[in-house]
Amino acid sequence: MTEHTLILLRHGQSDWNEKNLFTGWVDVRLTDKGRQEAARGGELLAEEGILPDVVHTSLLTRAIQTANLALDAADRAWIPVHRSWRLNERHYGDLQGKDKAQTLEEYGEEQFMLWRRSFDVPPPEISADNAYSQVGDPRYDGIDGDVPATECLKDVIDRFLPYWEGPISDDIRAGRTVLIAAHGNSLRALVKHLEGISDDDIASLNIPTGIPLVYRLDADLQATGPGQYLDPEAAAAGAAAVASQGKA
Ligand SMILES: O=C(O)[C@@H](CO)OP(=O)(O)O
Repeated sequence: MTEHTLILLRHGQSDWNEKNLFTGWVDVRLTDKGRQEAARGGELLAEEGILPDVVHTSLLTRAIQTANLALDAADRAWIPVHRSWRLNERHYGDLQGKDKAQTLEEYGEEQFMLWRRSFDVPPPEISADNAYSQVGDPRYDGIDGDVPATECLKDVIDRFLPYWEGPISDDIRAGRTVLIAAHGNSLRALVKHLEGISDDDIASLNIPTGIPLVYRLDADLQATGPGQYLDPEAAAAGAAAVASQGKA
């Protein structure tokens, strides 16, 4: 009944993950640990014989670096690549660049978790003259509409799904194994869609860095079961670490 294989990969640890800062669309790079995680992700794919034929990434360097390192480790650096802003991390609005622990202390746990994990409560908007705004960044010249000033998960689903239903689904239907290299919250948006997770339950789903998450899809591109991490133990530890960010 399985017709297709889909691989999701969150980028490895970034500089701002390490520093515990809200990141969103700010274009930070991988740490040494993040580069190792990305390469290990590619080794896991090679070990399992799950080899992508095409890769789709966001426009953010940390996802691009992760895809390159993982594909190199799997000896697939040569496959075609497509990039879209629609796979970007959720825009974190005025929280971009702010310390997670300080934000938790300042606003309290309820507000902090609403901003981090609620389905439809966006953080306050970032102003265009904020150093961490993306207004004027040439990579977004071609995007449909304005560069966001903030996004909630629902907004991410709304901009991600057209790309899922378009270019990615086209590749899958053409018989290609697709690798999507993206971000914690943009992948939460896709997992919510693939697994039919409710608006409430998605709050407790966290995606670890650098561990491939594999879906088997039927002919209608419906998941035949929950996604499987290629290293489940490391994935559980990684997801727990993401969940507790700011609280350490
Ligand atoms: O800062 C961010 O952009 C994201 C992912 O790193 O953080 P969070 O897990 O808090 O949504």
